[in-house]
Amino acid sequence: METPVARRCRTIKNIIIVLSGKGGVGKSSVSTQLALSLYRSSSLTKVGLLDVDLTGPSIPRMLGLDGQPVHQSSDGWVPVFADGSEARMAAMSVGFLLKKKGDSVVWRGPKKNGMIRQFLSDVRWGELDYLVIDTPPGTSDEHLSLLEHLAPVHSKLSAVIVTTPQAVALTDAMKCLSFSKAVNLPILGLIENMSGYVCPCCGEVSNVFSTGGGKAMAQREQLTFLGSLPVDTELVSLLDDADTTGKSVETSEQNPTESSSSFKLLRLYKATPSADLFADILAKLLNSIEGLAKAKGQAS
Ligand SMILES: Nc1ncnc2c1ncn2[C@@H]1O[C@H](COP(=O)(O)OP(=O)(O)OP(=O)(O)O)[C@@H](O)[C@H]1O
Ligand code: SF4
Repeated sequence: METPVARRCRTIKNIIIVLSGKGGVGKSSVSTQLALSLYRSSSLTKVGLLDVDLTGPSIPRMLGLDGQPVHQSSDGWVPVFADGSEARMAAMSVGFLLKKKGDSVVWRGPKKNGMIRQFLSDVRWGELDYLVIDTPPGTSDEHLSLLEHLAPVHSKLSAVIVTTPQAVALTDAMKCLSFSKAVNLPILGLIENMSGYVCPCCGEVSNVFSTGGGKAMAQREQLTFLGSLPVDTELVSLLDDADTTGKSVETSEQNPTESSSSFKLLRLYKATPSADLFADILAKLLNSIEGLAKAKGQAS
């Protein structure tokens, strides 16, 4: 019999799980950028962004949606739409359900498991081309719950690994890789975040710390290297600023596919150095998705 999760996922084409071995390497910001870039890739693309980092939800803040309410309808929870009435970019996070910003979630495994099941079965995701799932660092209960609930739609799943170039992060990224192999989760590729530094004055990228560790790991492990993202001060102030949606962007380029009042974050994001770099990452990622679909087609 079809599970409630499988029923809800019928209308979702691809589910991309974003993993990182270590905390703080930029997994949530990469998940946000991935969702924004997919949204921007065409005026028809529908994207969902699900935050299952239950104890440290940062997606509402990064999307500038802190404090937005989630409504209950007869058909389940209505996600928060980052693009307002256009309704092509849905987001869901425990952060939307907390009474006060800064409230903490102190839950044991079974409660976390129940919440993840509800996110997958009770949220009215509707038709989605991509559901991007931001996970906590490491490979924890949340990852196992996710995979257990998504088992009936395993063929729609794939993952992206985010690391920083430092040796300690790479060692932890290797753990993600062995986890993915153990649970038969295809990896679309690896992203090296905080690789070099973008000068806020001239945009020049300098290698303040080590770089290239992610690329070397990808080559060694025969993974697709999706690209590197430098430390970008414009991006950090954009993603960390809860008032993003209130900022004035009246001078930015007008795109008829975007709602003028409700999706200011997207226009602000477009102007960061990371957005251009992410466009290359997205192209490679879409290529990996296509390659995976072909491989599955040949296998069946
Ligand atoms: N390329 C980047 N340039 C500048 N700042 C970045 C970059 N990537 C991430 N950050 C910043 O680093 C901080 C941590 O990023 P983020 O929350 O995405 O990491 P994380 O891996 O999801 O952390 P955790 O899962 O441990 O909560 C945030 O303040 C974020 O804005
Ligand atoms: S990268 Fe260029 S603008 Fe930036 S600090 Fe160096 S010299 Fe100055």
